[in-house]
Amino acid sequence: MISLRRRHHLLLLRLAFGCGGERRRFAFPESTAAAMDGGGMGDVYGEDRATEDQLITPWAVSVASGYTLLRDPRHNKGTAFTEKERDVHYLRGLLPPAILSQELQEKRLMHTLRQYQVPLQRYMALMDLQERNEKLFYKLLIDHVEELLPVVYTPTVGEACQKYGSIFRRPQGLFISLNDKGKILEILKNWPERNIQVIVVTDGERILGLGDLGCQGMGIPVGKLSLYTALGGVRPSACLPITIDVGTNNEELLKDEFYIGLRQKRTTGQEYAELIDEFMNAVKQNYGEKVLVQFEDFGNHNAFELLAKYRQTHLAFNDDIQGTASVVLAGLISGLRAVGGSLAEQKFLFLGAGEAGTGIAELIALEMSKQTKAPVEETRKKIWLVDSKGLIVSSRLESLQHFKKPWAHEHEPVKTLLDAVKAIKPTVLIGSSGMGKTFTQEVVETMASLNEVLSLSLSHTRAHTEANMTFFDVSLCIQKPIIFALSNPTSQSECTAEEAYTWSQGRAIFASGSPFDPVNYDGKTYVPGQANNAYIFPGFGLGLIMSGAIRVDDDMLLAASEALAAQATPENFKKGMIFPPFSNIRKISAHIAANVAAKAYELGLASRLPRPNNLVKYAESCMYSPAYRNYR
Ligand SMILES: O=C([O-])CC(=O)C(=O)O
Ligand SMILES: [Mg+2]
Repeated sequence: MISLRRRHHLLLLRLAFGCGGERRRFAFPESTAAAMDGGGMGDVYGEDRATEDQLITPWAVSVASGYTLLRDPRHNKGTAFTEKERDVHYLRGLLPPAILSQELQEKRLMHTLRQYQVPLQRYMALMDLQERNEKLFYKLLIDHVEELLPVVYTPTVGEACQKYGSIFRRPQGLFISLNDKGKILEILKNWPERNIQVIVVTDGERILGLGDLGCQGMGIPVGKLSLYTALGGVRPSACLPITIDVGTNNEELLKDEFYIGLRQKRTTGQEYAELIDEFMNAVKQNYGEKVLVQFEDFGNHNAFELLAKYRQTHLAFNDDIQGTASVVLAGLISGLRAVGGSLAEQKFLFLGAGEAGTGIAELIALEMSKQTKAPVEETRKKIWLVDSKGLIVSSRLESLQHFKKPWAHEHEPVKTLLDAVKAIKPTVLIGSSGMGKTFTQEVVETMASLNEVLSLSLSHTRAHTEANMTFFDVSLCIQKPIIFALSNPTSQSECTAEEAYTWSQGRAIFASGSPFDPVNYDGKTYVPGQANNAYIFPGFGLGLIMSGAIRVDDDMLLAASEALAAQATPENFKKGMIFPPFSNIRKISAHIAANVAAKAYELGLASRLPRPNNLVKYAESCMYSPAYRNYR
């Protein structure tokens, strides 16, 4: 990590923690350190895991001093260095005299951020902070998650990717391009950190609902990984963002003089497959079996193929297929808890049959099958999908891409979404097509009028007979249309929260992929949920890491959905919220992580033994704290 030329600048700094106790110095060679079970998530020196009220002693770490220390984002505290630290570490004169607490620095930065009217300016200011003072960046993000999520994540990160070429300052993450064929392992070795636990990788072909942004998709892995740390507590040094540049078919970018990627059309077929294969092998060779590889924003075709292939050999997870599915299922479970009825009693219609659409559909079918014991081939029949050519029906089977085929049910052809809504009469409408404004007033009004009856249903599946009399389960529910507009960023949302509530006269249970402000309708305030995979992947990844999982199983996705749904309270429901607020996300993530880890142990896929007794507590104890350390 530190070049030989700079060695003479280095001092061994001891980081001491506020609780006193014995302090000794330990310096383990890297190999010994990696082999030790340091608890938590391999944070052997307690470097990132420590909190002020935890006695982490003794330990030591090599850090540059003086001017170089101020430019090391992992250790820099800026004006928060104490008098003593300034003396001991050659910082005198390099800082203005005032000494600020981390809280005061945080207050000042939030004040500055709020002065910027343009979201992209806030994004750039936050990225600068991340490059300057990592702990302060994460403190801001953790303490102001609801305010800052839309800046470092959807929608602003989408705009940042579109303009990445012009706002580019310092590279973040690793760029691997077609030109690097045969050298990917070497490139991984250029990254300064060895102990990587999560990689988020994109090839930039389908960035949110914005399409092919080529190499500029890097904003997405960077943003997702900052959420891994802030929301899931995975330490920043264990996170690695990667963009694989195989060209772009975005003509505008190819013509843009500031474009930062390869200036060529996307490669496909064997050349593409070989590059990805070299990458996946190099990852395993360099970081071992337990590194999590999260695929993000690949084009549909590649996304399904890569997941099917690499989930067999790697700890691989596709956030758009699996993470989105898990969060939506959680929203449905808690939404149905709020309005009554079971999953199997619903009829689903999707606009969009890509990664998110078919991924969600499959997970719902799986959960219905578990609940009712009906085979998944049967439960799939309750789910209908519309793509750009209309309703997916059996007469289209021949020409359908393989991931759409399970959804081709018997029905006459239907061309438009509105006609599909009228024909299928769904209780749940889910948009995942990446196309904005497609849930028109007529579509939402039709959903509302189809779902206004008081429904009474007798369940034969749960009937039982006693004393010659048959008892049926009776469920009574006031139907409310469930409408999820999942496409990101906000510009691609199928409808706005205001439209959903207004056009359904306040009856819709609504959630969206990108955030919307609360809506006032007819004297009542409705708080829309954000059905975004950000609820799931940080806790899901933490659960995999802390159990040392070696593969991802679909049952872990169900476990994550159940944990998230269980965190929504009746108070949330009263406001129309089917998800718990993001302000509780660390607690939510700990519960998700615990459920996922429990499933990994149950399935025999966990390698970190023995299993901790209290997995929620263990997850919490593994989480990164952004509090400053004291240097002695
Ligand atoms: O990034 C997000 O906000 C959700 C997501 O994965 C996508 O839209 O591709
Ligand atoms: Mg995505």
